[in-house]
Amino acid sequence: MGGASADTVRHWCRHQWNRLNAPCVADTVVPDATIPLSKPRSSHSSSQPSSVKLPHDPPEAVNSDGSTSINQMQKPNKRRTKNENEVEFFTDYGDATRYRLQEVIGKGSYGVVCSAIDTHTGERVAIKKITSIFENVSDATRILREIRLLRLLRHSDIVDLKHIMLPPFPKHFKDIYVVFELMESDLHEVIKANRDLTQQHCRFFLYQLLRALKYIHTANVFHRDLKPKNVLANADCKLKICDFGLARVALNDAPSAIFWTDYVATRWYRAPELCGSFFSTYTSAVDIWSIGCIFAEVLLGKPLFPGKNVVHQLELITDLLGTPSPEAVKKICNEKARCCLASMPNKAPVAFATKFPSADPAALSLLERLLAFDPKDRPSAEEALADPYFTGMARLSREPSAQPLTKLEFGFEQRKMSKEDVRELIYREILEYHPQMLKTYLLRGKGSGRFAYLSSGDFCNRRLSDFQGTCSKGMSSFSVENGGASISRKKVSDFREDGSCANEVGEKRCEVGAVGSAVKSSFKTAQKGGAMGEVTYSRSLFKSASVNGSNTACARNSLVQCHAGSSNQEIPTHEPGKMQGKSQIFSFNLGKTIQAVRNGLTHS
Ligand SMILES: Nc1ncnc2c1ncn2[C@@H]1O[C@H](COP(=O)(O)OP(=O)(O)OP(=O)(O)O)[C@@H](O)[C@H]1O
Repeated sequence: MGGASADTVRHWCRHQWNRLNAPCVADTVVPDATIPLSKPRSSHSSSQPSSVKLPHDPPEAVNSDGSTSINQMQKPNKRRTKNENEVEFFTDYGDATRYRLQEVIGKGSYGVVCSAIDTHTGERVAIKKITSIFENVSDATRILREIRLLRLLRHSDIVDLKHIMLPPFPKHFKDIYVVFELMESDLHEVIKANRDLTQQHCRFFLYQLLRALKYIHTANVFHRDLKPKNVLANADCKLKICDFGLARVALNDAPSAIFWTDYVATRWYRAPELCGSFFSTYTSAVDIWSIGCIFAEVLLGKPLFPGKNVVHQLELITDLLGTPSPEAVKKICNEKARCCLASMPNKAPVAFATKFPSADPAALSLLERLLAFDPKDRPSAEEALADPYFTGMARLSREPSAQPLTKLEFGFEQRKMSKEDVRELIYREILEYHPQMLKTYLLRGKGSGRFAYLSSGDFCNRRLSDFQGTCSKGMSSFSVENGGASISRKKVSDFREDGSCANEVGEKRCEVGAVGSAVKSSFKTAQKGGAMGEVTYSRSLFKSASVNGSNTACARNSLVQCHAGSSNQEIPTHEPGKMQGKSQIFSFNLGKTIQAVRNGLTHS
C-alpha cells in the first residue's frame, strides 16, 4: 500500500483473514499453511461435481429473513455435470464449445452470469446470458444501448466486453450471450467485507471512478446508475464500471421528455435534483453525485443516504447538508419533492468531519464538493481529479478523454423502433464480433437499412489518435458459429435492498431487481454452517460451489487471494515470490498499483 511495507500488507491481510474467515473455514486454518493459493477460483476439478446453478433450476427455498437455503443447493440430485450445464446454459450456440463453463457468479434482472474459460485464449471470462430479450422493446433497446456503449467505450476502468456469440437465426433468436472479462467481486461486497480500508484504498478507488467518469462524460455519455454494485472489483484494487443499461448519450437535439423517461436509477445514489422526477434536462452532475455517495460509502462502510422513499431520501440528504438555498430548491423538478424541501424546518449542515471522524480531511473536502446540493456547484470529473486530494497520484493530463459519441451511433434513441428494428440492430451489433459474417452481411447489402452507424473499424480509426491500442481489445477473438434455441427467462425477485425498486412519486416503472438480500443471507447461512464447500477457489476462499445470485460476489469478494496472473494485467500488484504459497485475503495490495499509476503505466 502506498508507502507501507509489505509486512504491513501481510499483517493487514492476516488480520482480515482471521476476522472474516473464522466463521466459514475450518477453525484451525492458518492461511499461510493451509489454503491453496494458485488454484483458480472456478477451476472445478474433474473429480468434483460441478454445481453450476442452472438458469432453469427450481428456485431455492427462501427463508423468512430473505435468505436462501444453501443446503438445498448442495443436494447431490441437484448437481449436474459440467457438460450438461454447458449444454443447457448455452443451448446449441455454436461457439459455446469455445467456452468451458465454470459456475454461476451472478444474476441480474436480465439474466444469469457464469464464469468460464475461453479455450482459445486460456482467459477466464464472465458470460452473461440475457434471455428472451425481445419480450419487451424497451428492454431490448436497453440491451442494444448497453452492448453498443460497451463496444465504443474502451477504457481500463470500464468493464471490457470481449465477444458476443452469434445467434443461429438472425430473425428468430431470443437470447444473447455476452462475454466480458471476469472480475472477482464488486464494490458493494468489498465495502461489506472490508471495514478497515485504508486511506490509500479510499483514495485509489475514488481516483479510478473519477477517471472512468471523465472518459465517459467526455464521450457525452451519462451513466445514470452508478452504485457500488455496478462497480466491479478485483483483489488488486482494480475497479471497473459496468451496467450501462440506463446510460444515455447526450444528443443535443434530443427531446428531453423522451430522452429521460425511463430513469429508474437507484434511489440511494440519486442526485437530489432527480428525486421523484423523470422529465428533466439534467447533466453529468448526477453521476458526480452518485460517485460522491459511493465514496462516502467506502469511507463509512455503509450507505450514506439509505432513503426508504423520496421524501425520506431528501430528509437524509438535508440532515447532512442542511436545507438548501431557495435557488437550489427551484431546480428540483418534482413538485412534491420541491414542496417537501420548501416546508422543511431549517436545518444546519453537519460538519463532514463529525460524520466521517476517521477520514482524511482532504478526502472530506473533495467529498463535500461532490455532494453539493446544487448540481452547478459540483465539479466535473476532470476538475475533481485535479483536487489536491490526488496530489502525486498520476499525471492528470494523461487520463484519457473520449471523443463525443454522436447520433451516428445512437440515432436509434430518437426513433420509435419495432421489435424487428431492435432485433436487426442487435444482430448487426453482434456481427461486430464476427468480422467474416459481417463482411458477408454487408456484401448482401443488409447493412444499409434505416440505422446507419459507425462500425468498430471506423470507430477504431477515429479513436486511435486519443486512445491507442484500446479498440483492438474487444475485437481480438472471433469464431465461426451457428446456434439455437433458448431457455425461458427466469424471473427474479423484484426486491432490492438498495431501494432501486420503488413506487415513488413520479416513477414510471419498477425495475425487476436482483436477488440481493436473499443471496446475501444465503451466503451468511453458508458461512455459519461451514458446509459449503468441496471446492476451494483460489480467489474466493469461501468455498461454496453453489452460492448463486447477483451476490455470489459474497463468495467471491470477502476473501480473495491476491495471486499472480490477475485479470488485470496493466497494473502489477504484488511482488513475485512474496505471495507464493501464502493465502491472502482480498488484500488490496496497493503499493505497486499506486506506483504504477504514479508512473503513468495505466494506459501505456
Ligand atoms: N464481468 C463480470 N465479472 C464478474 N462478475 C460479473 C461480471 N458482470 C456481472 N457480474 C456479476 O453478475 C451480476 C449481474 O450482472 P449485471 O449487473 O450486469 O446484470 P443485470 O441484469 O444488468 O443486473 P441489474 O439487475 O443490476 O440491471 C453482477 O451483480 C455481478 O455480481
